[in-house]
Amino acid sequence: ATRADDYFTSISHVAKLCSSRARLADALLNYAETESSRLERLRQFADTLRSNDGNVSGIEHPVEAYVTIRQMSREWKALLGQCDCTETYQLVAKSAGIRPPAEDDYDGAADALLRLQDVYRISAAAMARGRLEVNSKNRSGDGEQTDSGPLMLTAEDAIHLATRAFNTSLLSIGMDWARLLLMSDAFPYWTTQRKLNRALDLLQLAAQLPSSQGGSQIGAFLENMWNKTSGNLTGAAAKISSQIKAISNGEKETESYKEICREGSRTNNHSSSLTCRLAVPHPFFTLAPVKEELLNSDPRVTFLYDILTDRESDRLTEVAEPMLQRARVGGGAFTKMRISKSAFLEDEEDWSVERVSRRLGLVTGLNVSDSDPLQLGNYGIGGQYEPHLDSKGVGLAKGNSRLATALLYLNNVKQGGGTVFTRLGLRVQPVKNGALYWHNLRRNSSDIFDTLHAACPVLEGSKWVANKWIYYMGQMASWPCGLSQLE
Ligand SMILES: O=C(O)CCC(=O)C(=O)O
Ligand SMILES: [Fe+2]
Repeated sequence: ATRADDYFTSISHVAKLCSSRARLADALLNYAETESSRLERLRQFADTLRSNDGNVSGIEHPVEAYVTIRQMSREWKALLGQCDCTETYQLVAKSAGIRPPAEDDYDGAADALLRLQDVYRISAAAMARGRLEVNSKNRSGDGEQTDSGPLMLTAEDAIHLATRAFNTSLLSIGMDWARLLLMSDAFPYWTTQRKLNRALDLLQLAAQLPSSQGGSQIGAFLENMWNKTSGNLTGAAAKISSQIKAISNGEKETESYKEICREGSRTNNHSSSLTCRLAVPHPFFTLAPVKEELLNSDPRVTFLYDILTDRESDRLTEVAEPMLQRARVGGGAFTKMRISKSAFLEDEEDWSVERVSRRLGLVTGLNVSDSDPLQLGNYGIGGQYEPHLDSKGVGLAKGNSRLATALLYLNNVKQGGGTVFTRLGLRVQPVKNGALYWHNLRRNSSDIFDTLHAACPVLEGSKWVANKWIYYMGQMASWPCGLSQLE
């Protein structure tokens, strides 16, 4: 082989090689230096991670959950980027079997906060302070919920939330975040000019929304807003407030489910016959009758207290936890309609599952061997399940139509997360060890559309449920066909 730059055909070049040793050494030392400062950064980063480990005390608060995800994705990405450590970090994390949160986790957490604002009418000023009071009054932009107190979120968060809001057509909520940026008591570490510039960027983003979603309204508003307020923050914030008011007056609430999540009542109290009773559906319950509360008489919806013991409900969540997978709707896609993880548990999986199935058989008087396995569910940040009929469940073979639903609550939820029946105006807050029970089908197997129901977004806390769906087929003995269309 021949090469032009060989050393051995000229002594002069060998000599050059000899005298380049020191330079080579310098280059190597230089590299080692850089590498060890990179490793030092990684080490520091590891210390940060360690000192924050296991700090899950506040995680049931959605704003804390958002901040944690932001820290573990955005901020650390920036930190690691400074030392060119990102690739190493990803590799090491992967070999340790951990997936660090990514940009889509960060966006998902923002969407959760926005959903909570939308459903429970929480202003940006309140949310940024971690205040989660449900507001049943009309959403308005004059910031009457503004309260003093420390902010849990940063100016960058406000921008992220506004941007996500505009991306998901939540115009007035996005405007509210843009306005918060301009408030004098928020983010004092930003200069007036910076605040104005960023707010302007955000409003320009909003102006790009289709006019059906109010984009053109923002465009016209922007035309004359900035020269009129000429850099005055308070003036600009006030202008945005009145604009939010104009927009939100025109926004119709399309889903009545949001309203019922805020204001629905536990019983349908226009019927005076609704009562509580101690029921003995089976001799098994003679000594400990079932405490049954009738919430609605047609269709019949009952609440059964203490249908489980703490030991059983805690055990069920423990067994299900490692099996949870993101829930789907329609057998395929993930959707915002259903934000939870779930797992089907067969009776053989654990004593607790078997026991609960058997007890539900006794309580309902139905044949539980013809049913779906127990479905455990845990909701995410702002986790919800939009209105649906259980009888129209996914992939149900004809014979497996779901006659009855027993929805078991495995824990108490701090705020939000009620189950609502949108056509009945009912809202039921989870009570640990209690269950909701209703039939989805008439005796002739037709759907009872009034059983349309939903899980409201969890505002604070974690929510664990278990569903037992008992099939229509297999109940010939205990629930025979009727002659009436209505029965
Ligand atoms: O979690 C809830 O409150 C309702 C759940 C539900 O309707 C379902 O999983 O089908
Ligand atoms: Fe359901």
